[in-house]
Amino acid sequence: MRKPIPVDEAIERVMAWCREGEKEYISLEQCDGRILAEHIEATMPIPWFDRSPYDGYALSAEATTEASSDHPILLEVVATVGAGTVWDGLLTPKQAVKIMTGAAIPDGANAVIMVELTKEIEKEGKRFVQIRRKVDEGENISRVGEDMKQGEIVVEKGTMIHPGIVAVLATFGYDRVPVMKKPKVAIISTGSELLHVYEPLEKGKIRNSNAYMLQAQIRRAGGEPILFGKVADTFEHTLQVIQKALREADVVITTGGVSVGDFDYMPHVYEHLGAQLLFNKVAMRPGSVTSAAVFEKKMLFGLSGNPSACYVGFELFARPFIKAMLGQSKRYLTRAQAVLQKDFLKPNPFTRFVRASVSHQDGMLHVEPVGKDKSNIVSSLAQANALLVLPGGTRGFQAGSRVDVLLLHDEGDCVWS
Ligand SMILES: Nc1nc2c(c(=O)[nH]1)N[C@H]1C(S)=C(S)[C@@H](COP(=O)(O)OP(=O)(O)OC[C@H]3O[C@@H](n4cnc5c(N)ncnc54)[C@H](O)[C@@H]3O)O[C@H]1N2
Ligand code: MOO
Repeated sequence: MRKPIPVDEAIERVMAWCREGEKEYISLEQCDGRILAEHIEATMPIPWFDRSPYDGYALSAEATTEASSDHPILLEVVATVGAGTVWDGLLTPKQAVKIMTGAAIPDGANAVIMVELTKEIEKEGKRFVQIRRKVDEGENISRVGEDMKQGEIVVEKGTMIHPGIVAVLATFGYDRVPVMKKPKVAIISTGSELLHVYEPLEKGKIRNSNAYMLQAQIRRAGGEPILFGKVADTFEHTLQVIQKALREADVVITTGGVSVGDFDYMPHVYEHLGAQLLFNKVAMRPGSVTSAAVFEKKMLFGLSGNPSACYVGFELFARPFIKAMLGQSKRYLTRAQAVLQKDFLKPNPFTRFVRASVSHQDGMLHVEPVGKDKSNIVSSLAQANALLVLPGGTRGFQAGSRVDVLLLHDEGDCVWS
């Protein structure tokens, strides 16, 4: 008899074996979506020279103390500088430099007045700018280090790179970016009933949907999926492919063959390998048969063949394991509270993860189960954007109850209004 263990304990047993992976350097242009392998520390202050945030005139603030609309002052415009060019002179209090946004503040200047507040005139072949108000020292200057101070940690290791981080990396001149290597995750589908997607259907056979579903789940978790195809239900073939996968991948995921049927060979494979079994039954539905074992420090996840059980098993156990190998601190699905919209009354000693749909309404999350809930169902996986968590030992919940949900596709979902 298999002894079911609680979900939390199963997660702990798996995570205890997790080791952070290696890093590699990739091009800045390819790094979006990858995980940073080092802290990004400001190697210099940004901006690294005082610059103008506006188009205007750089001047010495002291020269404007008496300026007013009744008594405008005139400063001689000795140069015009655009962003990228530097005026090498030393400005005197009677002078101004016309300056564009992004240009370096000339020596001797300590403020900038916006062009809209001034008027330029010509007198005796010389350019002058009319200033009609006092300008404060430091006004309109983007100071050295205003954006980032030297030595400051700007982005932490383990963060997923997004376009804003790409901008920071480019600012510090990272043409090669240190990222975590994607863990190689083997996918092996077991079952003599399985067909490739392109094969014609035959009676009694089904398409190998789990492999492609897992491929997508692994990619979303940050791993590199390797499809090892489908394996017929024979012990020798199953063992052979698993041994090959263990040589080539960091993590091995199998689907099917973990239950108690005559052709469920996974328990025998673990035994033959001498792998350390972490668990072979979890007190949850779907996915009660989910198994995990360790062979030569490599994790073998034995997920159920039933599509929904396979999906949930991956999200609960394999996803955080892959994310931890990547050094990510946020490893688990986001857990939130939502208001149940319909009664869901199902007494069960096991924790249930019900495929569900969450939506924002009046500033609150609402949740309702979607589609059919058996573990062999595929369609509700396509409709769900969350898993409603019904803790073991409860009899389900009535409409209006506050329940826990795990958000599935939250990375990309944004609620604008
Ligand atoms: N007598 C018992 N029978 C079963 C038990 C039990 O406790 N006692 N547990 C049931 C539960 S719960 C589940 S879940 C399944 C788990 O079975 P396996 O994980 O060993 O998976 P298989 O038997 O190989 O397949 C189950 C089901 O899924 C289909 N399948 C398999 N692979 C794929 C794939 N790659 N893509 C799509 N569909 C797949 C397969 O054809 C079966 O229909 O066992 C129950 N039985
Ligand atoms: O393990 Mo099964 O998925 O509980 O239904």
